[in-house]
Amino acid sequence: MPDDALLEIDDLCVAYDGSNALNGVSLRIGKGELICVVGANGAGKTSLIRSISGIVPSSRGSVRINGVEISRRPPWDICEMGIAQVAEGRQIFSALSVEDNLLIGGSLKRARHDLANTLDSVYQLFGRLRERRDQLAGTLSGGEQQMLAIGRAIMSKPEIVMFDEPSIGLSPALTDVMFGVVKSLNEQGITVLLVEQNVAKSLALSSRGYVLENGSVVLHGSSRDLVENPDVQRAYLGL
Ligand SMILES: Nc1ncnc2c1ncn2[C@@H]1O[C@H](COP(=O)(O)OP(=O)(O)OP(=O)(O)O)[C@@H](O)[C@H]1O
Repeated sequence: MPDDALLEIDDLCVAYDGSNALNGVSLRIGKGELICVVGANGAGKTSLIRSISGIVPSSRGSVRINGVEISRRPPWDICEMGIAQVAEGRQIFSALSVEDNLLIGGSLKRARHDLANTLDSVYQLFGRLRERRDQLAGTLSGGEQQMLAIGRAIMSKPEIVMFDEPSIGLSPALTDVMFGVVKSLNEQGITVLLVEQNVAKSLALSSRGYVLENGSVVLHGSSRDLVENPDVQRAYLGL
C-alpha cells in the first residue's frame, strides 16, 4: 500500500432503489500506480467508477483526491480535480467530429492552457485519430471509438484515469494495443485505475489488485500474489 495516496476511498456504499450495489468499499491508489479492480458481471465495478466520478451518488462513505473530499461534488468539478473516466461503451458524441470530441475533453480549466500541445500528443499516440479528425465520431469503428474515448480523457490533463472495461468488444489484437496504451500512459506518470473482466491481462499489467464480489472487496494484494491465489485462479483465471 502506498504512503502518498492520490485517491482514498473509504466505506463507499451505492444503492439503486434501496438495493445495494456497493457495500462499504475501501481502496487506496498511490500517485503513479496502476491498479486493477476485477470481478464478475454485476460485482459493482462500474458503480464504483461512476460513484468516484460523481455520476452516481453514494449513500455512505468518502472519496478523497489529494486529501480533498469529493464525494458530494458534481461530475464536472471532479473532472476539474484531475479525475478522468473512459466509460464502458465509450460514450462519445456521435454527431460531433473526432476533433470536437477531443476538444470537449480539453475544455476544462485545468486543460485549456496547453490545448494545442495536448491535442498533438493525442494525435501522436493515435495517428488514426489525426487522419480522421474531421470524421463524425459515430462513424468510427469500435476500436477507433475506444481510442477517441481515451484521447478525450487525456485531453483533460488528468492525474488519474479510470478505465471501465477498455477491452470490451475489441479483437484480441486490438485488446493488446489498448492494454499497451494503458501501460504507456501510466509510464508517462498518469495514475491508472483499471476495471476489467479480463482478469489475467489486467493482473499482468498492474502492480496491485482488488477483487470485487457482490459489491464488496473480498481480496486485495499485489497482482503477483493474486495471480497465485487458488481462489482467484479457480474463479477468474479458469485454472
Ligand atoms: N442504474 C441502475 N439501476 C438499478 N440497478 C443498477 C443500476 N446500475 C447498476 N445496477 C445494479 O448494480 C449491480 C452492480 O452493477 P455494475 O454495473 O456496477 O456491475 P459491474 O461489475 O460493472 O458489471 P459488468 O461487468 O456486467 O458491467 C448490478 O446488480 C446491477 O444490476
